[in-house]
Amino acid sequence: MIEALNETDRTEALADLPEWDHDEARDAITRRIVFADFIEAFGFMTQVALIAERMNHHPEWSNVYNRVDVLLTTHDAGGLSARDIDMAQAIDAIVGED
Ligand SMILES: C[C@H](O)[C@H](O)[C@H]1CNC2=NC(N)=NC(=O)C2=N1
Repeated sequence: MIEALNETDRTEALADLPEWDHDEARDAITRRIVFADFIEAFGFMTQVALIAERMNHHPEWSNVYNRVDVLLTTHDAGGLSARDIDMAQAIDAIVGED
């Protein structure tokens, strides 16, 4: 069973993820990513989907045209876990590649 991060570890992890906001109500992190167009946005989602399947860890997200809103939390842990931090770093790496 995966555990939620304690406050010290969460604070440390969030400091390394400046593009992400902490949603305290859900103990989740969120990021809005705006792409040039729908194809870029959907291409990003396709890459993340493959990683999510590999990690068995799935984002909550929505897409409107060129915008993707991502929320990461670990349902099994009831809050943020190391898996969310790994996923956020993977997402940042994909976005940073363009
Ligand atoms: C049964 C399966 O392993 C679990 O439901 C996985 C799938 N993907 C998941 N994704 C997320 N974000 N949180 C989870 O707790 C989670 N659990």
